Amino acid sequence: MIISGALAALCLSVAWDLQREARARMELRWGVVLAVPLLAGGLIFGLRAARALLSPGTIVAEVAADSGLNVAAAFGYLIIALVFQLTLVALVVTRGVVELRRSSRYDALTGLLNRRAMQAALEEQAQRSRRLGEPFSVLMLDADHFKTVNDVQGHAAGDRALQHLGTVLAAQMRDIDRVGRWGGEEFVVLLPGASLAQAREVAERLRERVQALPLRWQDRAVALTLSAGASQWSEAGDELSALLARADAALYRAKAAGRNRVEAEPAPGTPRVGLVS
Ligand SMILES: Nc1nc2c(ncn2[C@@H]2O[C@H](COP(=O)(O)OP(=O)(O)OP(=O)(O)O)[C@@H](O)[C@H]2O)c(=O)[nH]1
Repeated sequence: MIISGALAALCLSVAWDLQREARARMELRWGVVLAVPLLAGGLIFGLRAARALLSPGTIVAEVAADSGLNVAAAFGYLIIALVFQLTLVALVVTRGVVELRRSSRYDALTGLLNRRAMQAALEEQAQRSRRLGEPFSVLMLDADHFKTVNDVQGHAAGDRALQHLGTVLAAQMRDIDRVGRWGGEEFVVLLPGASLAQAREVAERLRERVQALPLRWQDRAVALTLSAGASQWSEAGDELSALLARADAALYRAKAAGRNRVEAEPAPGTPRVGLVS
């Protein structure tokens, strides 16, 4: 009776935990179905324990009559139920790992690459460019007067505006381009193969799209604009930090010149001709 009771309690508590886990982590509303074998096992052992308590003589007689079969059937059933449940545990763990990988790479609010993933993409591109001489450019983009959006429309509208900006930017990218949220209301774009003039054109297109597509928020149109700075990787021993600093300096100039505009910062020793608007 004690063994059956303990097994019943074990089966039922594990079944309860697993179905709760399956529903919460895997969003399976029918998660309870996956726990059925253990639930059934718990009930069977529970009934055996109850019968042993109420009528010990019957159980003793049953076990004595057919003990080998009894024990084999119980163990067989237990093993099938355990295999089933271990499969479920593996599914739950796999799901957790996938979620973890995703959240370590993507920004939770916008769904764009996060800063760490963007930094890795930039480093990878820099290595390729050092090896193969492949040109590339970066853009630093920053929403204008974003504090006012938060202050006037509320923080929820600000969040929604960042998602909106992320969607607009991502929609303009080629397959090989990468766009990430650098932090706050700032975004970075990696443009493999692009010259500074081409990067400037892309930034101008992004700026126009953002201006043309205001955020719809509670039946109102909230105007959004962004400023952009562009810089190009220089073959003459450039560093990623220097490349980003140039894009940042160009962005700073765009802000200082009135916002909603694009500026480009050539590498040292490169002419500015045709780049400054
Ligand atoms: N809603 C929301 N606001 C954010 C988030 N991250 C940063 N911000 C806000 O973005 C605003 C940035 O303000 P500032 O740095 O003063 O820049 P700005 O108002 O855009 O002005 P300029 O950049 O000079 O045009 C701050 O109010 C931050 O709180 C976020 O995830 N959600």
